[in-house]
Amino acid sequence: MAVNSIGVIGAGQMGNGIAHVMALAGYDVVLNDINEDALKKAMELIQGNMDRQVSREKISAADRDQAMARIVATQDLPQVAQTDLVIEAATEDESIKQKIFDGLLPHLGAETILTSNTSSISITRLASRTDRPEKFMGFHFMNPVPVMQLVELIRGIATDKDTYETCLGVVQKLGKTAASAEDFPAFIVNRILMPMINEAVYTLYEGVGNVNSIDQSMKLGANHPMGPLELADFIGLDTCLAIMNVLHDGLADTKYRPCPLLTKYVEAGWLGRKTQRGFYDYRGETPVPTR
Ligand SMILES: CC(=O)CC(=O)SCCNC(=O)CCNC(=O)[C@H](O)C(C)(C)COP(=O)(O)OP(=O)(O)OC[C@H]1O[C@@H](n2cnc3c(N)ncnc32)[C@H](O)[C@@H]1OP(=O)(O)O
Ligand SMILES: NC(=O)C1=CN([C@@H]2O[C@H](COP(=O)(O)OP(=O)(O)OC[C@H]3O[C@@H](n4cnc5c(N)ncnc54)[C@H](OP(=O)(O)O)[C@@H]3O)[C@@H](O)[C@H]2O)C=CC1
Repeated sequence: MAVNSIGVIGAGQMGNGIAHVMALAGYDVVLNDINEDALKKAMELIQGNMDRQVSREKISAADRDQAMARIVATQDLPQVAQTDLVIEAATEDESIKQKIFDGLLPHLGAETILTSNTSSISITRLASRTDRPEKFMGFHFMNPVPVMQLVELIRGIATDKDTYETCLGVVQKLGKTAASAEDFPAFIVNRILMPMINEAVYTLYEGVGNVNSIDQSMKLGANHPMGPLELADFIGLDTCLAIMNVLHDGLADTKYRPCPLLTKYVEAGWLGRKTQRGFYDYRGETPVPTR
């Protein structure tokens, strides 16, 4: 199926990155959020990230201007439904995603492919509650989207070949690499990455190390570009906790139990960079560890 336009629901850190790369690749983009401020902030971030790409000579000023002109930001969900491929990238909460699909379905074009950028939630279950399980799949970008090469493609039990191949074609047009994952909790990347982050939080909780020593150990000792606690703040601690809960519930194995300290940070509203406080406090000039 030919894809010319992309709908993105949720204008948080993933939604703005997805809109950015799609518009640069030549797709018309409709970016939606319930929150007007989130939409405004997303457009400013996309502009700023593209400006940086221009100043580093990765793209031309004309590429940037044409791409920006391809993005429409709207709070109107039915407008998204008119696109060829919808990528839902709202908060990692199944009931929120469910409500979005319920609101979208009555307006959705007959041929539109519906996907979710979920980090962990069952694609088969999300698909089963729509009118098009065969045209539904997981389209999982990595953060930051403009930088990371991988996209995980996850087929639900009913996803058809044409849907998979259409999504694969979009990944290729973006110049990114697709990895196919089976539909089991948290797929491939987060099945491996999130228990490591959760173990880093346990290491902190048990006093084996502090925030600095844990992050430094993994950066200098294992050559990770970011320490696990810095990465957790970057991803969002609410998202990390939600993924651990999906692993714990879905695989029914106590080895995936979320660390109580991770839960405590989320309960405090210290969600990482997006709220300016998590394992580090970002309110000053440089990040300061909170433990
Ligand atoms: C939770 C899930 O469901 C799945 C996930 O996404 S898990 C998270 C996966 N992501 C990671 O693991 C990220 C790990 N961290 C990294 O790879 C690196 O620290 C990083 C790429 C984020 C930053 O790299 P760095 O070398 O420290 O910083 P920096 O030199 O400033 O940036 C490198 C490039 O990325 C760009 N960049 C960095 N952050 C960016 C952002 N948020 N948006 C757009 N571009 C960004 C910079 O502009 C720079 O571009 P150039 O090469 O053109 O100069
Ligand atoms: N963070 C990461 O590193 C990665 C995240 N993901 C996945 O991407 C998705 C989005 O994550 P992320 O961007 O980090 O989350 P954010 O919290 O940054 O953004 C989520 C956005 O969705 C908005 N939203 C909430 N409800 C609705 C709704 N009903 N309609 C439209 N928008 C809504 C939120 O608005 P408000 O703020 O008002 O609630 C917010 O702007 C999640 O499924 C996550 O698991 C995938 C890969 C990596």
